Amino acid sequence: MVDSASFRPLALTMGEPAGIGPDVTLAVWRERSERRLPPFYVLADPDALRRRAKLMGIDIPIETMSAGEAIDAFDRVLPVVALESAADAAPGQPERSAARGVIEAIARAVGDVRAGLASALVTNPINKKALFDAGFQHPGHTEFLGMLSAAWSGSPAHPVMMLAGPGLRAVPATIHVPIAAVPRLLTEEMLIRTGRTIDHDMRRRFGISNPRIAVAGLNPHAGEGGVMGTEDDEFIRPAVAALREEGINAFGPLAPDTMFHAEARARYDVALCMYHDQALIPTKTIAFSETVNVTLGLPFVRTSPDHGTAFDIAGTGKADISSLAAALRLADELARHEAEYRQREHAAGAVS
Ligand SMILES: NC(=O)c1ccc[n+]([C@@H]2O[C@H](COP(=O)([O-])OP(=O)(O)OC[C@H]3O[C@@H](n4cnc5c(N)ncnc54)[C@H](O)[C@@H]3O)[C@@H](O)[C@H]2O)c1
Ligand SMILES: N[C@H](C(=O)O)[C@H](O)COP(=O)(O)O
Repeated sequence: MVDSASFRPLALTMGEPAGIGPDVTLAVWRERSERRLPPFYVLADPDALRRRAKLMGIDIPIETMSAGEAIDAFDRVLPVVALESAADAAPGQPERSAARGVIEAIARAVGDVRAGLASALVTNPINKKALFDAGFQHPGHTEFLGMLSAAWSGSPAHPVMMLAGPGLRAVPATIHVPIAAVPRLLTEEMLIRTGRTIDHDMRRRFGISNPRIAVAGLNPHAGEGGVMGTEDDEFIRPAVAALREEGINAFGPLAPDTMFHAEARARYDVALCMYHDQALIPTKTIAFSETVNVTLGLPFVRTSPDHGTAFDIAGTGKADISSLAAALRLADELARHEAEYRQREHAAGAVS
């Protein structure tokens, strides 16, 4: 079978230039062979990357080119597709002037995937506060990508964040919102929609034929029959029942404190959690250096390392590149599954 994903590179955004995005990008290219990385190009300010390499004392050949030239150049040089806006900053010191370039990189990378120039999108971390201060209206990539993909497909998107690491995949149903808003934002309908998206993407992109989805409760002991909170019985349990009626292998609500130990994790493929930290504390605790942030529910594949901008170590060479390496490998794998799925769909359509 012809795999169209093999002939295209991944589009990697540089992220916040004051953070460790530039550091891990340079270092991961240097280790491309040892880590068996798929070809990628970086959407970045090439001068900013050169300055960071010099500061870190590493000699990396950086060449500016078009996305179409990247795949042949990748073995020889780090291919950079230059941004129109400058996006530079000293390590640990975010500049408002860089925000335009940071946002341009994400939007252009999505455009490249849409145009068939890249097989998938991999993002380096952004600093939410720095972008907010410059007028950016989205709490993170996930929500911004949902907006961009709605413009792409013409229908509203429901992007779903998933942290995927060895030993645990977990989805926060609510994402970047204050904890006080969580009970109000959780509804039976949104949990059903989230469960459907998980089931769909696990089958189509992860190749898991009957994904087991463990649904967490919101309250201690999942409410313990209503004596510790009523949300678990009011809308989480009915959402699980509705998903099961559709043939989706969801179960719960489970007591959140006992669903992440090793034996419990062996009983499911994905944990559907109720809020950001319920999902991200266990994933990042179990495997901070290898966990990948994946966005489900988009018409394209997007991954990211699980760490943030790490201003405290930017420019020092101390940043661990394992999570970015894992994000590049996973994006390539998911894009191949997606391409194969589309080919099968196309072939079935041609036969029927
Ligand atoms: N994908 C993203 O865009 C993304 C993800 C997470 C956080 N963030 C943003 O990053 C900023 C900082 O967030 P934070 O401080 O909570 O988390 P962080 O991951 O940036 O840092 C937490 C701690 O882990 C260390 N660390 C992080 N990555 C490391 C690496 N690769 N190697 C070694 N040590 C590493 C840091 O030095 C720091 O001590 C925030 O603005 C947040 O919004 C962005
Ligand atoms: N919530 C994520 C985390 O803490 O790892 C992170 O902020 C990234 O979110 P986006 O992928 O939406 O930028």
